[in-house]
Amino acid sequence: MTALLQVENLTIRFPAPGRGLGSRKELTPVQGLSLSVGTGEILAVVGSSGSGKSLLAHAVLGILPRQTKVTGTLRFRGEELTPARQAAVRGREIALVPQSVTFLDPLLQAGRQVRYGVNEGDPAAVQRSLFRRYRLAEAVEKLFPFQLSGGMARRVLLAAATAGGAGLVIADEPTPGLDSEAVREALGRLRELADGGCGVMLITHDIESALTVADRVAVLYSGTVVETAAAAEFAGRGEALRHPYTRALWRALPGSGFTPLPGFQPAAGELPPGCAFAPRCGQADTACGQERPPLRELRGGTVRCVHAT
Ligand SMILES: Nc1ncnc2c1ncn2[C@@H]1O[C@H](COP(=O)(O)OP(=O)(O)OP(=O)(O)O)[C@@H](O)[C@H]1O
Ligand code: NI
Repeated sequence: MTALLQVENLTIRFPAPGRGLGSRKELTPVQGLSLSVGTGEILAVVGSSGSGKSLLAHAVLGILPRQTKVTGTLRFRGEELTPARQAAVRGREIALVPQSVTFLDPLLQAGRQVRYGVNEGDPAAVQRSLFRRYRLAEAVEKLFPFQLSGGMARRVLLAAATAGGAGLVIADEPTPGLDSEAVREALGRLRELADGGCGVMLITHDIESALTVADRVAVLYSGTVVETAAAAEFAGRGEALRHPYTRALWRALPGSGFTPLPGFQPAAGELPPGCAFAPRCGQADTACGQERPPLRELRGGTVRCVHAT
């Protein structure tokens, strides 16, 4: 079966700014990133700040800054996502729920932001039904973004993104600022979209909430996927998980041990030569410090670690 979205070997580089201005080098914050999203599935993309989650989303949508160098292959419904194709599907077949509420047009009332996205049916009727679904009072229609609470603004963003009937929804941190009831509701809405045949890429820091709705999880570390696993494999002490980092993430959660992982993810310009996780890994040996492990398939998932079995 062809995946709805296929990302193969995605690499994103930012050229060094200017010439002769200090010693800043080219940065490669995403390297060799591969994953896929199927029809009707929620793929959670997790990883700490700076691991490349938003860059991945922006690469799929084709909204990276102009000077960015992107290599690798992106396919949507089996067809390569060229810049022209991206422009054609963006906001229609592929929708973004942006990370920041500043993506709302400050000069446009909430109702109109949502109506703009409607491709089929009566825009006002679709907008009202989306407002009801997201428990936004009718009066919110007339409010401008600066008049919305953070939680309301996020619900307006979700409504606007899903108004067009997209086949793939990319939600970049859709839940911060929401209370737990609203988080459940927002994630439940993504689940409904997936159950209706939509593919969803749910980018988040909140693994615990993501696991309540996701089918699979892709774990990013320093700009690449180190593991993809079924959500159900996040259980017990993480015995079914493949990568030491995924296991450490899982064990750091309050419900599964609360064991913190010491150290930091290396920054994009300071990656060690071998496995990026090796400096923090209990299983690392000299080979891990020399060569970057390839991403390989293992037990129905993927892993980037030579020790995984
Ligand atoms: N335009 C840019 N120029 C140079 N570096 C950039 C640019 N945009 C992003 N980066 C760097 O790329 C890395 C990954 O950024 P990205 O926004 O994808 O992280 P993230 O995983 O989404 O983090 P967060 O969880 O904080 O949103 C970061 O180190 C960031 O500083
Ligand atoms: Ni981000």
